[in-house]
Amino acid sequence: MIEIQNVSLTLDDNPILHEVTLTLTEKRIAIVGSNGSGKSSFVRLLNGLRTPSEGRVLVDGYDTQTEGRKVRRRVGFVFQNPDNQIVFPIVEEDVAFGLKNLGVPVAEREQMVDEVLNRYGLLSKRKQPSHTLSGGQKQLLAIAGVLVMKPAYVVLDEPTTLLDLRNKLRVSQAIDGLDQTAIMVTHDLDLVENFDRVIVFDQGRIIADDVPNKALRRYVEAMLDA
Ligand SMILES: Nc1ncnc2c1ncn2[C@@H]1O[C@H](COP(=O)(O)OP(=O)(O)OP(=O)(O)O)[C@@H](O)[C@H]1O
Repeated sequence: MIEIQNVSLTLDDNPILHEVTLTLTEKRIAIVGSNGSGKSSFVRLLNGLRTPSEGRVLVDGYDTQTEGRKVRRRVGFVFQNPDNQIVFPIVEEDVAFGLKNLGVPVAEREQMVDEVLNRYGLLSKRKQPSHTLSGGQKQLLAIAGVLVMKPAYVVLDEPTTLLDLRNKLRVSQAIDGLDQTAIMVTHDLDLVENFDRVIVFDQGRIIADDVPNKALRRYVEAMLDA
């Protein structure tokens, strides 16, 4: 369970989030809202990439501010821009890195890397320099690198922005198939129709928090009023 308790966030004197309180327990949670409404800032709070200016964020009881390491082991984060995530020159090295750090033995590591690259259609790119992948392939590699670590929660910040329809469906199916809780920021509203919960942000506040059709209707209304 992730608990966001009365959280406000101010960056460079700009108020970004205002007294947000939420308990996240569902398996599929979408975060939607207009550009600049605070979605990325919000999800960065969930694994301690940012810490609140006021209030607390607890992941399975661990405070992101004081127990960052434990929190980051539990919460995998897929960045909007895969170039921020892919750090190793060769595709397979990038996926293997986290597993190596966890002390996974070589043979098992190789098998896990194979499996996850295969799942994302990247097996033929295994030995290829990461920077030579297409934008969409990089996005898939970034997702693969996080999922291979099997975190308890996966936060994805607009994971499908660069993807063609086939790969969008691939990512959507991968998210559907996850055992873990997935929290996804997206502008792709058709991806969230079968989610358990949709939270709508507007100007740093939550304006709807409901099942998809109701929350999305409220989102459209708010945008028409704006
Ligand atoms: N480091 C920072 N310093 C000051 N303001 C910031 C900083 N980072 C983000 N902001 C501001 O916070 C607001 C929310 O940004 P955020 O990236 O969370 O929005 P978003 O909802 O994810 O937008 P988008 O849909 O465009 O990705 C924006 O007005 C942005 O300019």
